[in-house]
Amino acid sequence: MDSFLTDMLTRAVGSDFFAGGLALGVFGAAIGILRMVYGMARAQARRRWAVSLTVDNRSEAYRHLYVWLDRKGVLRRIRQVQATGVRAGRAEIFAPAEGRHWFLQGGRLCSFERSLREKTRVGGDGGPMEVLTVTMLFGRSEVLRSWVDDGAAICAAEEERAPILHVLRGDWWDHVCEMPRRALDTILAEDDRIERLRDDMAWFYGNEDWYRTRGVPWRRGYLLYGPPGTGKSSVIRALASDLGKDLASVSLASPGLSDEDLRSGLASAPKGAFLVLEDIDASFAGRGQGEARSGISFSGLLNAIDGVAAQEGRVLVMTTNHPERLDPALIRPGRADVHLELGPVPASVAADLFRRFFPEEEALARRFAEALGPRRVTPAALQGWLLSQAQDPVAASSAEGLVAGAEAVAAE
Ligand SMILES: Nc1ncnc2c1ncn2[C@@H]1O[C@H](COP(=O)(O)OP(=O)(O)OP(=O)(O)O)[C@@H](O)[C@H]1O
Repeated sequence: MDSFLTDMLTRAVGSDFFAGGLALGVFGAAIGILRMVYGMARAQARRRWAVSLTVDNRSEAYRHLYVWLDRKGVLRRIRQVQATGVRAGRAEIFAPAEGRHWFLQGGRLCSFERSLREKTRVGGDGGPMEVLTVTMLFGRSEVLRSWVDDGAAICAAEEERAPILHVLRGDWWDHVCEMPRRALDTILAEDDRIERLRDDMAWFYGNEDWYRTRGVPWRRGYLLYGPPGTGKSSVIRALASDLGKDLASVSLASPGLSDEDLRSGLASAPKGAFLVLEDIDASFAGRGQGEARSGISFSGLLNAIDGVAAQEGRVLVMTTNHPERLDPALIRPGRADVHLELGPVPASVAADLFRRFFPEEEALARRFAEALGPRRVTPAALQGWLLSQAQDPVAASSAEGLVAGAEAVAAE
């Protein structure tokens, strides 16, 4: 019997089939061990060299961390996103996709990981629990905690404050009033241009270091243009409300305003406020004419704007109904880095405002859109029409007065 077994074993070891199986087994075991060692080394490295902070959407810290990531522009740079909703029937709302996303902050490699726990339902709407973990390599945990604190400070500042309007009177700033807050999603536009503008500003405010390390002055200029009643002033107020900023407004047509007043006024504008120059074409429709129409000179205006560089973190917003009349020097990058057009809106967008006026009347909203057909309307004319018919949704849906008005324009 013994010799039989010995004989079998000797034959088996000698066979190619057995030897191949054995080699495969050894190889598999080696891979298994390597994977285990790698996992342990990774866990050890993470414990040793990485700090992390985990929050979930049952706590306020979650929102604060999200706001911080948003203001630092981290969310904007993410390429993997998932749609989480639809806003006013058109622009979708996106959130970072589940999983890990990498970013650099303060020269350190960081990541945040978003995961959904479908089985754990939280909040009034019973949505899934969301867990957010931020990790920093070679960092300190206090830094991560300070992100939450900074996010909390941003939320507190933005939620409580209504924008204060300051107006330049000669050479001093008059604190005129608190302006009612206006939500960004009350601004009608045919795409997500308003959200993009807001993201651009939020990124600017949150990235002083980015400018400093590149030796670029930390300031940004915006030109909003479009026909009257398309929301230029409204956008400014909504952005100020959203970002917790005040408004410092200058009327270039003010009688008696001198170049020197303007220069010192802009340089001493309330810190952190948007510097607003409205209807800039009314005073300056080109170098030559500008000198004649206003108390200030065109070169005085350019000097005053450039002098604003002294005030770091300055946002300048200019508006005009006639961009084509402006001297290119006034709106070149550095003075107006972002040009944004606001215009009459198509029927589909107009119907969104109809829905806000008459939330229960979906069929009438569709009828209203049909009545407008291919026409575009300025939001101001649209708002005026709906206000005039606020008690009568059926009459409002005919759009008769609106279509007859001079403000409705045919589609191109
Ligand atoms: N895009 C818009 N979305 C929502 N409401 C708007 C929009 N545009 C204008 N409105 C409404 O129309 C009115 C006038 O708007 P606003 O003053 O912002 O327009 P404007 O473009 O600055 O006009 P102007 O060039 O005449 O100063 C406001 O009551 C505002 O609520």
